[in-house]
Amino acid sequence: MTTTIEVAGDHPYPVLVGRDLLPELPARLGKAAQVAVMFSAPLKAHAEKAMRAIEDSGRAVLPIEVPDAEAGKSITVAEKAWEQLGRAKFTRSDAVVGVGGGAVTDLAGFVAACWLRGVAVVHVPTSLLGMVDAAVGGKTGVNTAAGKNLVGAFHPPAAVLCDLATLDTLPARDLTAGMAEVVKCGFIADPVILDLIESGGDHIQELVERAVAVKARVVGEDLREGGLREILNYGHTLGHAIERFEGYRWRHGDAVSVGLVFAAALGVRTGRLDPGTAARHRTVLESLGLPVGYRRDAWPDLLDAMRVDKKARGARLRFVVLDGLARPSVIEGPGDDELRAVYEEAVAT
Ligand SMILES: NC(=O)c1ccc[n+]([C@@H]2O[C@H](COP(=O)([O-])OP(=O)(O)OC[C@H]3O[C@@H](n4cnc5c(N)ncnc54)[C@H](O)[C@@H]3O)[C@@H](O)[C@H]2O)c1
Ligand SMILES: O=C(O)C(=O)C[C@@H](O)[C@H](O)[C@H](O)COP(=O)(O)O
Ligand SMILES: [Zn+2]
Repeated sequence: MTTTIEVAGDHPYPVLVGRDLLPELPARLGKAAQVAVMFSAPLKAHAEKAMRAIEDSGRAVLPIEVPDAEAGKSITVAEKAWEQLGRAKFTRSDAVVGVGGGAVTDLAGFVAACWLRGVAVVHVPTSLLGMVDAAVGGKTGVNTAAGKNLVGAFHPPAAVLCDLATLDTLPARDLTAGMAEVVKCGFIADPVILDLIESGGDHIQELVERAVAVKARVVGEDLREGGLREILNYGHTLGHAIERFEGYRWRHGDAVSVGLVFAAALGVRTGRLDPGTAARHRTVLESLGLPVGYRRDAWPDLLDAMRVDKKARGARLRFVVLDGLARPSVIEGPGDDELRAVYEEAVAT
């Protein structure tokens, strides 16, 4: 059965969750006469199906193949895509479709956000992480030498099609990585997610729907991260620093998993979170096969990388922590010694 979750805001849009949703794609493309379909090599078969559906609706398709995963999330790759749009004389009524994991949809969204200062984009996320997080909410962007996602734009999609059938080809390790963002939603807003995971069994559709609902509720209220949206960044301050330290070769979800353990321990250290809920982070993440520790010697570099986190204000670092289960809040300016102590105690291996 297909479920539709509406994302509110100035430009509301639907997120469809179900199986075999490609027939829905043409109806989401408005008046586009040309549609650029962005994808990376592992998604070629899925992208070809999308392209056939678009062509069958009488539109011209411009295939844009990009490097896979984080290698595609660069300004150089975006620039090549813009050159292709230029050669095709892509106009404001045309549209972009991103078919792939979060890296491809972040890139496709960014290309669409900047071309002619904004053309429509429809996302067809094919990874769990893409479905529950990256494709929803309109954050688009690329990585630079300075850090993760530091260049980008808010550009909500016209629609998101979460076709659960695409998960059949997703490597198991990438499915696991996606679970880190699902767990994050459980801790910040919907503990039923945690109960479902702890109960075992296959709850994938309900988990996707619940995580999308959490994200939709937040971004519907605060697209541009004026406040509330920061809760979606739980675990990401350290997570992004690890990704940068690893040269973007670690999976985003794996880095977020370590970041969640760190953020939970910071909550305990600052007297906000009970140790039982912090311990539950580690147990749930470990039960899924996600990493919960990271190298001790990396700390000085990680602290340095965290200083360019988007939540920082001047020299003050800010972290999302929990005051309790599903009670997120933000703390400002914990000292370097305190942060180091939390890292040593909870994360360092
Ligand atoms: N914009 C946002 O709000 C937001 C939210 C969360 C994450 N992100 C970003 O998303 C990215 C991570 O996304 P991800 O975990 O999907 O990683 P990814 O896009 O790198 O995909 C992981 C791997 O899985 C492959 N893959 C994806 N779907 C597949 C399928 N159905 N069959 C076979 N292979 C498939 C990809 O080709 C890739 O090799 C990061 O760059 C992160 O910063 C953005
Ligand atoms: O949508 C958001 O807002 C999030 O923070 C979701 C995160 O899972 C996601 O990784 C996002 O890309 C991080 O945003 P950033 O602004 O810290 O780059
Ligand atoms: Zn994330």
